[in-house]
Amino acid sequence: MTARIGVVTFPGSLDDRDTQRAIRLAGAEPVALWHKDKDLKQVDAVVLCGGFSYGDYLRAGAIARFSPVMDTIIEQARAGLPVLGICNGFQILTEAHLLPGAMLGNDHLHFICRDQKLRVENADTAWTADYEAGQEIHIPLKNMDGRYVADRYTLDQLEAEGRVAFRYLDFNPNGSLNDIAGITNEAGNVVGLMPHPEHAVEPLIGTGRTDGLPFFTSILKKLVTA
Ligand SMILES: NC(=O)CC[C@H](N)C(=O)O
Repeated sequence: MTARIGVVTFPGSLDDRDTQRAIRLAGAEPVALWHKDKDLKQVDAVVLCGGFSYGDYLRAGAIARFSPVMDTIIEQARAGLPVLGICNGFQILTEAHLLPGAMLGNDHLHFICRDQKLRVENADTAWTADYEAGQEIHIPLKNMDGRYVADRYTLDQLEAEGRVAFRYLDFNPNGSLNDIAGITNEAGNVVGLMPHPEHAVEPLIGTGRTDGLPFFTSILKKLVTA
């Protein structure tokens, strides 16, 4: 049976279509979920995609975190449902306390849009198993509120437990502590990152790199072998 991966659309989401396309390219079936849905339509995994949910009012992700769909996602993620948060999705995951820390405005106070070099630090999560630990990849980055912060205790814990999943290489684009670009929860089913893997899945688009595709093939393999 084809694995079903939900993609949530909030008012202000931008990258739901691209994310659905990446899921389809990897060989899974994308399932559209609406922010008012309480029911997740029996999906096997969920992606919270990029954008400006609820206009980024108050703080990016702070309102989306209280939407009906998130009530169910929070409950199921705690029970093991694989969830990937990309950019605004990462912001929502920290606001929902599914991942620790917070996303603040970029230190230079500007929107940034660039191809970003990253190092894969943890290739043991549900979403990163098709990478090699230490692999260097390029993925587009585009955001205003990308500065990852956490208290010293949390940072030390993330580092000690190998839960920094991705780190910015060569250039820290936003002032994120420890050059953190993405993290995972303890169980490895919830992953969030600022750069956009769904924009790097086709050789004919952008820089021609497909460095983002392993996110979607990783989860597919995990689901079909589960
Ligand atoms: N591409 C994104 O998801 C970025 C939007 C995001 N809300 C921001 O920080 O600007």
